[in-house]
Amino acid sequence: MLSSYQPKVEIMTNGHFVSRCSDYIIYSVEAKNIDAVVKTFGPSTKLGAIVGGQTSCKAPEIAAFEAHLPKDVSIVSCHSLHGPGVDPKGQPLVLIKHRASNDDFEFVETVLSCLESKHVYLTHEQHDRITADTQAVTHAAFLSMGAAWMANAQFPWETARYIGGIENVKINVTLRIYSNKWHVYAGLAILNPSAQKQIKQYAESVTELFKLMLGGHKSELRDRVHAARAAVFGDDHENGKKRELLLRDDVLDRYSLGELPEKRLKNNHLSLLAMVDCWWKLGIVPYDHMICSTPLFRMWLGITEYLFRNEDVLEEAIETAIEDNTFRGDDLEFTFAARDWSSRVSLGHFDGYREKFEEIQTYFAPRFPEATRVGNEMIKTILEKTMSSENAEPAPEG
Ligand SMILES: NC(=O)C1=CN([C@@H]2O[C@H](COP(=O)(O)OP(=O)(O)OC[C@H]3O[C@@H](n4cnc5c(N)ncnc54)[C@H](OP(=O)(O)O)[C@@H]3O)[C@@H](O)[C@H]2O)C=CC1
Ligand SMILES: O=C(O)C(=O)Cc1ccc(O)cc1
Repeated sequence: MLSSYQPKVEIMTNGHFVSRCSDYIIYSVEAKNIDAVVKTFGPSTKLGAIVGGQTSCKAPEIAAFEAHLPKDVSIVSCHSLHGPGVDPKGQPLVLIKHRASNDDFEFVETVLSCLESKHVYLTHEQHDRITADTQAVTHAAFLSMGAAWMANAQFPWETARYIGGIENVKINVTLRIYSNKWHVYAGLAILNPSAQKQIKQYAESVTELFKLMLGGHKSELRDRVHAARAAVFGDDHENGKKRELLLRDDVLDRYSLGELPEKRLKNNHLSLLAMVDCWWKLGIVPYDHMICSTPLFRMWLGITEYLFRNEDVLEEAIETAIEDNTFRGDDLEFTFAARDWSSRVSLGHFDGYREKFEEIQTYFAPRFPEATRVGNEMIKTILEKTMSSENAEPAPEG
């Protein structure tokens, strides 16, 4: 039966008309355009209104608000830490009380409470530091996987090498990112200065580990991987109990875009070894950021954890890295891709980022509808599982 409820939506001529009659305005535009958009419409803001933004990197957004909004306007910004197709219920929603009375802040919290997200209170500086660790470097790894698969003219779900378990997460998340808009990823990587540093370190970790593999330096590789493991996963206890793994193989196997092979092929998981190496080199403990984690970050952490917290699985990856040269071609392209993404981000040119992103997007596009469906199911199941264990044992915040 059709509901009799009709939302009152009035399309206005432009942002000036919206600004002058609204009590609360959220700018949800491309991060690279935020200054120009706020400069145009900000001066028309209604006296005493509240203004916020939903961009993924807060430094340029807050700078634009400070530069262009009238002084009597409050600034309360937000950031939903998930993409489209994810139920906002229980997901982190960052709230930034930048320039506002308690009453105005409470008003924003009340309006956004309909999302049923978990409110996380941060300054804009804290937000940008944490999201550089959680989002930007995670995206860099998946973007590089997609670039390498395309460079090798592969559709990974068509080769038995890349099917099942961890590989399903790699494929589904990579396709999910490439099916989104390029400016979302470009904005949060290029405009966040901490992000450039993380992405650069990731590319360096990939290169250095790949060189150890090529040189056959097994004990050096093992020592380095184990040192990184000790730094990142050394303390596997939380609230006095051994931390449960975020992901399980049987859950992961369900979400495949291809046929599961009888026997799983080994992989050296260069992308994951490099991630933990990168966290170690930067002194990052990813669990510290769970409070501000996106679903993709939790899945990325889940598969790195799956590899690193199982002695046999990790040893198999190290052995494969040295003894099995059938991955060399893929790893070479992955190394090039990680370095190329890093240099495009460091150069800070949006066009250079867009060109590469959209070329790879076009290559994978025919599979987006199916990948989105499978990816949404996978995320839903994994989130239900990780959130129910989070709720059972709430981690202390702060
Ligand atoms: N997608 C995601 O997963 C998430 C995105 N974000 C952030 O949210 C913001 C929006 O992202 P998203 O919705 O995905 O991107 P979209 O590209 O879908 O939305 C951006 C919108 O801004 C509009 N816009 C740009 N300039 C103007 C202007 N001068 N006047 C009026 N409208 C304008 C665009 O209109 P037009 O199409 O007509 O150009 C477009 O509709 C970004 O900053 C992103 O980083 C945050 C969390 C998650
Ligand atoms: O989960 C992710 O990392 C995504 O890719 C979706 C996303 C993109 C941009 C954001 O600001 C928040 C979430």
